[in-house]
Amino acid sequence: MEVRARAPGKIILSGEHAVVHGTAAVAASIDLYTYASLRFPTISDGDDALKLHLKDAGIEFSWPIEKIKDALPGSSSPVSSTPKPCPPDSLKSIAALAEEQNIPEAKIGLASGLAAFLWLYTSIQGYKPATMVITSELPLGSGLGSSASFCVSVAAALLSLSESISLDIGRQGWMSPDEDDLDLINQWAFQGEKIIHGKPSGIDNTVSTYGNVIKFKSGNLTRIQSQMPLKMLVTNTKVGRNTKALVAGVSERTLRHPDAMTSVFNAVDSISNELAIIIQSPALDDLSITGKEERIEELMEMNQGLLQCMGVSHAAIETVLRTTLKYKLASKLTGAGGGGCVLTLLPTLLSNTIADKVMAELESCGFECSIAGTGGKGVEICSEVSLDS
Ligand SMILES: Nc1ncnc2c1ncn2[C@@H]1O[C@H](COP(=O)(O)OP(=O)(O)OP(=O)(O)O)[C@@H](O)[C@H]1O
Ligand SMILES: C[C@@](O)(CCO)CC(=O)[O-]
Ligand SMILES: [Mg+2]
Repeated sequence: MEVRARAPGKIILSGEHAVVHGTAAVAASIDLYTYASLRFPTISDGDDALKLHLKDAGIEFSWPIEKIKDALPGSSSPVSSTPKPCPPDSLKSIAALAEEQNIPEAKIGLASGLAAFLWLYTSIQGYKPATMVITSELPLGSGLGSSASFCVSVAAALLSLSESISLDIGRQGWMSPDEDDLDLINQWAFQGEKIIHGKPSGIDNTVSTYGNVIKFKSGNLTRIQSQMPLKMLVTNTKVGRNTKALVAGVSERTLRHPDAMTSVFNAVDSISNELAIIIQSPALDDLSITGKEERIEELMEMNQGLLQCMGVSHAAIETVLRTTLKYKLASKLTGAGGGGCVLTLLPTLLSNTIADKVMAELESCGFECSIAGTGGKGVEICSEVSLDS
């Protein structure tokens, strides 16, 4: 028997970084997914290893189960039903298990993903041999929530083949887990995100788990019923960066300038609250949609200015802002910044000719443009009964 899970990436419409410090943020899922498939070997396979195959990177990692038992003697079987953080000692052992896989230098960023996988696997499945295969449509480390969708899809696949979630094996196709199962997946994914990010707010794993458009503040989720199309151009500057380091940088700036940064965070809180109200308020005609879009554009520009105050913009992001402004379009970075992706609102009445022109100009700078489908479903699970199971 094999189970597959898929979890979406996300865009943050307002409030990244400030949300780590307790203010409100608004995010939407996007129609790009990470897929995780899990399979236990049959006795005839005679396999006694845990394998993780990262298909896009073209790398397969393998750990003998005995080695995992030695390194993490605390992981019991039957396993924990309550999500728990990885203690520092276990994290050291896990980091050593990841390091000995000799990850190529150019892909060393994967080490934290491997560590999150090992913690989730041993916590949820204990010491069973298995193979997990991962594929992702998301660019890694670009602000579209690749780490969260990785953790959510891995947690969902692992929980589906545990006692914790009862999977409807007879059903065909993708299924949305029920609310309690979503809560459990989300809590485990958050533990994985902590290993990758250091101090995540939880917004990325939450929007990846529940989908749609959400407002998130201090760990609490409010679902938003969007009453307007949000057509967002996503420009990937292709400048690599790492969310953990950027989040730590903002925290250090906050320690140096606590009063100023508190004012910045409060301003972001107001922006996110106003944005959530605009998105939810009914739009009766084109005129009122245009009015709402103009207010959203202004809020996006204000949020971008505050992200610059936090020190998370980048020369490539500024190039995108300048380019889109030439066409009177508003943009802001999305996710952790420092490179990665930038959002530009494409208003409903914008002509296709202008949209094509701005994309062509951005691509001539070496950036990659795409239009995101926003606010779709969250994590889904699909079971397949194979003949040899
Ligand atoms: N498909 C994947 N396979 C293995 N590891 C992954 C995968 N996707 C993400 N990761 C892990 O997450 C890291 C990237 O996470 P990071 O939080 O820095 O960026 P992001 O999640 O894409 O952006 P943001 O957090 O700003 O939305 C990778 O370096 C890797 O360790
Ligand atoms: C930068 C940040 O606010 C969003 C990353 O997508 C970090 C977090 O909230 O965990
Ligand atoms: Mg991330």
